[in-house]
Amino acid sequence: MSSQIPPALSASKKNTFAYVTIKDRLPVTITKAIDYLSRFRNELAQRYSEDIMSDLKNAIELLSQLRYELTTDKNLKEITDSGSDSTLWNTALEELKSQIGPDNCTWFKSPWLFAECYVYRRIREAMLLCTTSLKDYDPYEKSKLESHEQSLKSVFQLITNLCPLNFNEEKQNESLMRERFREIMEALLWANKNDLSLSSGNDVSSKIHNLIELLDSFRPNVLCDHTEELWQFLKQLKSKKEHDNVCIDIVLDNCSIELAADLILCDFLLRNEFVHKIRLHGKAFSWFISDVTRSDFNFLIQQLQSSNSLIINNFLRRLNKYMQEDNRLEINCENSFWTLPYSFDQMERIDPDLYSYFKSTSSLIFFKGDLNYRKLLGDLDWDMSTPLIEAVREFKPTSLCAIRTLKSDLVANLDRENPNFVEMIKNYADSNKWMITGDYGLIQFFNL
Ligand SMILES: O=P(O)(O)OC[C@H]1O[C@](O)(CO)[C@@H](O)[C@@H]1O
Ligand SMILES: [Mn+2]
Repeated sequence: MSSQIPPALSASKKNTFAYVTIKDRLPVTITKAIDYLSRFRNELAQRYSEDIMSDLKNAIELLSQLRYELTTDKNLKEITDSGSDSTLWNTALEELKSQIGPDNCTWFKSPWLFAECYVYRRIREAMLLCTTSLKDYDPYEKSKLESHEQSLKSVFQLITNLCPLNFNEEKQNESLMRERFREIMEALLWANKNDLSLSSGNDVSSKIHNLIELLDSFRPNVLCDHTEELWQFLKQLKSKKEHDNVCIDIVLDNCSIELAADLILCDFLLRNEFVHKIRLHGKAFSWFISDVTRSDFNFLIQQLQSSNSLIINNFLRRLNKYMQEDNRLEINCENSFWTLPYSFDQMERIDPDLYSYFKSTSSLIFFKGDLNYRKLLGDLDWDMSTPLIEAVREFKPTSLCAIRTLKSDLVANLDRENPNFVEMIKNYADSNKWMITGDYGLIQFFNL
């Protein structure tokens, strides 16, 4: 392994996406929250009670103050609420101060990963400091609901296309099953284009409308594709004698269509007995606007219940059976590690139980989306040909698969000779725009 660890990305360098994010994108994200809280205050007062009005006023003030601190590059401040993770956050902040010096712990000088995660924790703080039931309110609820509703058609379409009514044919024909797996992986990848944080809460589901029809045209945009290696690995898991112990994990990213694609993968792997059990990991609170929380999970299930299509009803019945009767599928949204600013090489130090749980019980972890990818790579400025296994450094609890569309300018394991890569560079000349548009993607896997 090379001993050269690259520097962390940070907004201190102009002309970087980190800079654009802190300077332009995050203030808009905060403004959206302010806007939603003030626009829907009457509706909220009806839902909760009139008492929330002073809470709303405070929350809006705190968010305006947050925006001011960010735009004027103030120091990152301690978290002051009594949330169960506030001590963890404040310890992380103390550590950062001792690493880079207290004067450098500002919005623009801190590592980008830290500053961007911190903004979502401060938005959470503005709500947690409320004295009424508004405490648990997600200020992006409205934008999420809109996006859920707008992508409902695509969700139904996805399930209908990827879960046929009769599985016998697929069961008896390995090449058919493999084709289905490939298609599910592609859908999983491109569903990650749909993320509300990139658009600061404006819905972008139209971008991936008719996802299934887009798969062919997106194929040249896969810059690294380990689907075949992953397939071989899953076949090995399937043939294990002690199959009842084979458990895998999915660290989820976004709700709605991306979550629907995740559940399609779960159904495929469980019904075809590739693995015995799958554990899903969601977020404890509203995170990067569109990440899956327990209420998003429940909302999707409710939406599926509204369908009268036989395929969707059967899909839902299978999911319910895995979750409620067979104990083969579960979702955990309580672990605070996923909403801390740490990259995954720090997991063993910060949350040794979580690390050893993966190490001793998981055969494979899927990491979904751009932020998880950044956390895998430590948000460091790697040369793009660095092997993934090297870029994850100490984080090697078990085999890993990262699936992500590129929305930030860091990437590992790219082969500059890959024809898709060559073509992409030709299209973009030498601009690095391709790294942040979500138009390119990767499916990377390594087997430990
Ligand atoms: O939902 P994802 O795929 O993790 O992307 C989340 C966001 O994280 C980023 O990497 C950084 O903001 C973005 O580019 C994107 O908005
Ligand atoms: Mn996300």
